Amino acid sequence: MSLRLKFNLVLAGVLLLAVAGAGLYVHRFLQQSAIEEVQHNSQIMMHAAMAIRDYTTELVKPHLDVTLAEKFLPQTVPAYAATETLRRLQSRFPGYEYKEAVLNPTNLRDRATEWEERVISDFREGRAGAGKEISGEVGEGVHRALYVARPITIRQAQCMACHSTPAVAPQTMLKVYGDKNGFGWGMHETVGIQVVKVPMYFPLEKARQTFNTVMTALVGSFLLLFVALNLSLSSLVIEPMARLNRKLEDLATKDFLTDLVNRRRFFERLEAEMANTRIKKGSLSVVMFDIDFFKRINDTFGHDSGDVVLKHTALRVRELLRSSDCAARFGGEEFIILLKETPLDAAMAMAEAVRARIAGAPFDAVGHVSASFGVASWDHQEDSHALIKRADAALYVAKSRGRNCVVRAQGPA
Ligand SMILES: Nc1nc2c(ncn2[C@@H]2O[C@H](COP(=O)(O)OP(=O)(O)OP(=O)(O)O)[C@@H](O)[C@H]2O)c(=O)[nH]1
Repeated sequence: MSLRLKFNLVLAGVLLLAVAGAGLYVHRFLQQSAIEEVQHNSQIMMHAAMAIRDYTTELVKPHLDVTLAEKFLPQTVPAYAATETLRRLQSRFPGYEYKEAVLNPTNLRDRATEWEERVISDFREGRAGAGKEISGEVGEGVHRALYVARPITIRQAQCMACHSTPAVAPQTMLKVYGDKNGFGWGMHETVGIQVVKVPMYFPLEKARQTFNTVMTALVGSFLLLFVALNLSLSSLVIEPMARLNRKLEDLATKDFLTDLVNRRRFFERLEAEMANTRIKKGSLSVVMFDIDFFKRINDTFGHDSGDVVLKHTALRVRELLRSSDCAARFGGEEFIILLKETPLDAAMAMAEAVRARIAGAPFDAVGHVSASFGVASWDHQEDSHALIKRADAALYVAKSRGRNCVVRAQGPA
């Protein structure tokens, strides 16, 4: 697995975890904030209703009670005042509701719905807990709302004037509402609930949109970070490492004077090509050569001039090679050439061409130089060392025959 792939896998894992963690936190936070906002609004509405009720009971009702014998004014009833006032609020804030839902109301518009009846029963039968109010969710989709319900329990004896029996109720009230509904209430009885409903859909929708915006920005930032880190990785780590690797590879495989491959890399190439040649049942040859009287060149013209001869010899060899061939400096003033898919005769011709190229033109500062050659073709049985040994032996023969010539190696023993 490449370094970049490993880095990207770790980075992607970390960023995904970060997005998931941040997403979870932001989602919870926004949902919680939206619900707290709704709860806060519901409490404001409930307290507004209580304030209107108290105001009506304490400051309005006593003034109008004196007219009760002549005319019943529903505005003096706290429940009526609170319901009517908050209904005006509702026209400006759709979805916000306030109702005083009663099992047996005087005004039939206050009759409890099925759901409200269940909540009232919960209070009457003690299932709503010991608290003064309960809250929860009701409805779905755009109608999803938070409700807060408080029990309406008869605590003041004056309530009984209108709700015990028609006989004791004000006549003027009976004229308005009749004598069928709103009677038979008992002291300390829970007869209904005050219920506030505040829409949840819009605050939650707003939270969802905020969540989407935050997450888009977060994912976008992480993508930018991902790209920036990848670019930095290339320029700060991968490319310098690749350069270093190439340098190390060169140090391990190249001869720096001639720019040819070294002995170690030559053997690697030779072993690989032998394996290929065996599969293809083809041919492969090596040409080994050594510069003649090189010591004399060094001694006469200096070591640096000797180096120049080595370099220029390598250049002349290169000019004659195919890209698939491989020339190496085998050591000192000794060179070797690997010729793929080349039988012995063709290798002999190649060696002759190289010999002629070296001997054919004088070298700078030192004049004419020659080399002696040994050529061997692989027999598919011997190993690389045996093949080279045969080429070396042929080279030795070339030296003994007077140098500047090419000798064909003996077949393997
Ligand atoms: N300038 C230079 N000389 C080198 C280098 N490596 C080896 N030599 C020299 O090459 C010479 C090889 O000498 P010999 O082995 O006696 O061979 P020769 O003089 O070429 O004689 P024959 O091979 O018999 O023709 C020695 O003087 C080494 O010091 C090198 O990298 N640069």
